[in-house]
Amino acid sequence: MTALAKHFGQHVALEGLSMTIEPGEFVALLGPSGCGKSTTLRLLAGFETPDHGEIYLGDQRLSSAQMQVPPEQRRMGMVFQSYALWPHLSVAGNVDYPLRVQKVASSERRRRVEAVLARVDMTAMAGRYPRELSGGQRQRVALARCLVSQPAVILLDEPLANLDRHLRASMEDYFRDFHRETGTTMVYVTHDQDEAMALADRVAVMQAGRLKQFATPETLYHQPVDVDVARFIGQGSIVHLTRAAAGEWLTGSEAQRLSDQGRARGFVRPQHVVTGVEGGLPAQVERCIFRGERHVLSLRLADGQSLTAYSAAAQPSGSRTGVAIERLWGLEAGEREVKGADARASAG
Ligand SMILES: Nc1ncnc2c1ncn2[C@@H]1O[C@H](COP(=O)(O)OP(=O)(O)OP(=O)(O)O)[C@@H](O)[C@H]1O
Repeated sequence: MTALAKHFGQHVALEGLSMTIEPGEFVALLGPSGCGKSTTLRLLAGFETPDHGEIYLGDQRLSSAQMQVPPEQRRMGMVFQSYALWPHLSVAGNVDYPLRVQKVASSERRRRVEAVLARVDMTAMAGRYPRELSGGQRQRVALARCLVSQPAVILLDEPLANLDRHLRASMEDYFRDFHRETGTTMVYVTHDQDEAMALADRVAVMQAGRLKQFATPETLYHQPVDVDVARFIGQGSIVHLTRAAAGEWLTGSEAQRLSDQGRARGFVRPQHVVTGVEGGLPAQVERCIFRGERHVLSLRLADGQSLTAYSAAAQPSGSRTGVAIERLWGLEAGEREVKGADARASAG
């Protein structure tokens, strides 16, 4: 895609979106509601026409402001959040439907339907109707119906959004294995960062119709381009630092930078906040939530700044603790990470 733009009246849904997806890649489009993810997918599928820009599949131009390859000729299959199955057709009938529309010979149809139902582990349920299936099973039928046309690219629009947490996790495994085994190019829309990070080779983080960063999950986590991406990918807090404290706990050029500027702000991940440090920055525990493998603490510093931390043990609300920050990520000097051996944030 190059320089894609789409407006709805005065509203800018997408602006200047350029992205190259490699064959066989699993790409997630991630961003808050309304950022333009579904519009991007609909442009790829051919359900929308761009105002500017072009879409190519390999060397073939699919779309521009002047020309459009119709959706059925794009070799792309789409899976929707709502499954969009025909209620009056059986599982096999739903999967067979696109082949009937394409007027494929019946023996060939039967062979292909059987093959894709086996592929999604639904052979035993071929005769059931959608109302007789669980959400996960319906989504597998929707995937089979998309696969039966042998698309070059599968587009998935929040396919797990209607499923409960447990089923989502098992369907995530299913999609990941499916991708590994088939090597199909997949473009997956979600607003769930955990899902995007768990599934995709690369994640495109979108905000307000623009692409903020397109990178591997590891790069997004460790080298976010700015604070918006940092906040969207994993938890964290921004703290303001002062010159008085900087000299004590930061070394080299970063300490110099803070000293020169007087104060700076940094982004801190919860796993880099240590509590119970003698002589550490005074903080009060505002909330302590048990999350199974750990407790998540909401801390309030003396000057009112808040900080999220993890703790193996419960710490009662209202209790006081000393805080040290092991690593922080500087946001105002080229957005570099600052590593302090035993860094302490100073309020004030
Ligand atoms: N047909 C349309 N007419 C007018 N505005 C539209 C239309 N389709 C989308 N929009 C607007 O364009 C923006 C982007 O919408 P889009 O559906 O792409 O967002 P999204 O990131 O997929 O959000 P969600 O996660 O809520 O589905 C939104 O502000 C939306 O209201």
